[in-house]
Amino acid sequence: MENTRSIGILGAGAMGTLFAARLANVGLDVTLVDVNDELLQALNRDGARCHTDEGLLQARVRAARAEQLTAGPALWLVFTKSAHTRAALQGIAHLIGPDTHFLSLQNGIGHADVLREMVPLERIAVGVTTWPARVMSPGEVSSMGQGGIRFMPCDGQRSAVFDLLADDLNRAGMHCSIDPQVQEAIWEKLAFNAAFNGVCAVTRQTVDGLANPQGEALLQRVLDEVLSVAHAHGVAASAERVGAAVRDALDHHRGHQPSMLQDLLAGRATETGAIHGAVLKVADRLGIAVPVTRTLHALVSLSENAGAVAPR
Ligand SMILES: NC(=O)C1=CN([C@@H]2O[C@H](COP(=O)(O)OP(=O)(O)OC[C@H]3O[C@@H](n4cnc5c(N)ncnc54)[C@H](OP(=O)(O)O)[C@@H]3O)[C@@H](O)[C@H]2O)C=CC1
Ligand SMILES: CC(C)(CO)C(=O)C(=O)O
Repeated sequence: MENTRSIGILGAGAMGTLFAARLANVGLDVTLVDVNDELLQALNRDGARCHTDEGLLQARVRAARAEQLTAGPALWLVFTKSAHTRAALQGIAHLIGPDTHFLSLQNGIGHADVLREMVPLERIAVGVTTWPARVMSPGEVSSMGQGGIRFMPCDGQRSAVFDLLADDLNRAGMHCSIDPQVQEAIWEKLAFNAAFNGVCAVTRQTVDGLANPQGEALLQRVLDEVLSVAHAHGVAASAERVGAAVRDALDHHRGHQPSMLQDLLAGRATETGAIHGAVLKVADRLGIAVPVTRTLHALVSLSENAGAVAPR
């Protein structure tokens, strides 16, 4: 009965393809929207392909440019990079009706503000995911290991639409919970990304390249700043949990270039606006000094400008 449920995915890169493969594999009717024609062709021809610890998941999906669609699902997952969210939403404006809902699991904060330009708060949910994904070829991703998803509707109220989505994600084996404390998880991931992504992007180091006293001291300065902003903002983000995640990354993410470094090297817009920039906005409003985060934001933005990166 549930296998005719439909879902849209905005952005068919690493995460979009992972979620498409897993959700289509349990019977959902998945539509992906992207701007890359080679990718769209591959998805329509071969389906969404995702290499997992259990083997290859491959499932039929529909993929199109926004302007090719005349009708769309009533529920969308947002998986563009944050600099592209507004343009992507404007692209599907003609598909958004009075019942259209959105979930953003993007890194950083501030996504609900962008979504609110298109739909009211009660139809928006935000959260985090620890599922990893990496593009291998168009429409083919690798997602090894396990992950989880935590999200909460932005108005703080449970709703049938988002409850059913959580059920679908759990049927797809993605370990999803609806979590009233999700802001803690969001700010903990924000601190982690502000530190690793910023320092690695500026220094051109992989994650394990920071496993030395200088690198770890710099990471700690950023973590302390972001956590102090979170606490002043009323979010009880845990220094212990972030510290453990950082230690694990330093010890195990050998050779990994955080996405911000990958984006810079490829001449793409980074997510420094939704990560460092968003921390600065809250810090400035609350009068908290965050000099290292501010400097990282300036340095990453200057590097982006050097590569003439423009948001689309
Ligand atoms: N990858 C990971 O392991 C994780 C990523 N995240 C977060 O998830 C989000 C998505 O990340 P990821 O999947 O890695 O990113 P990708 O860059 O792999 O995918 C984003 C896709 O969106 C496309 N896109 C750009 N502009 C538009 C538009 N206007 N309309 C529709 N599609 C568009 C991009 O095309 P093009 O490439 O041509 O620009 C690309 O195919 C980010 O916020 C990231 O931080 C969270 C957890 C883990
Ligand atoms: C992989 C990780 C966790 C950074 O180490 C990340 O979030 C990113 O690359 O953006």
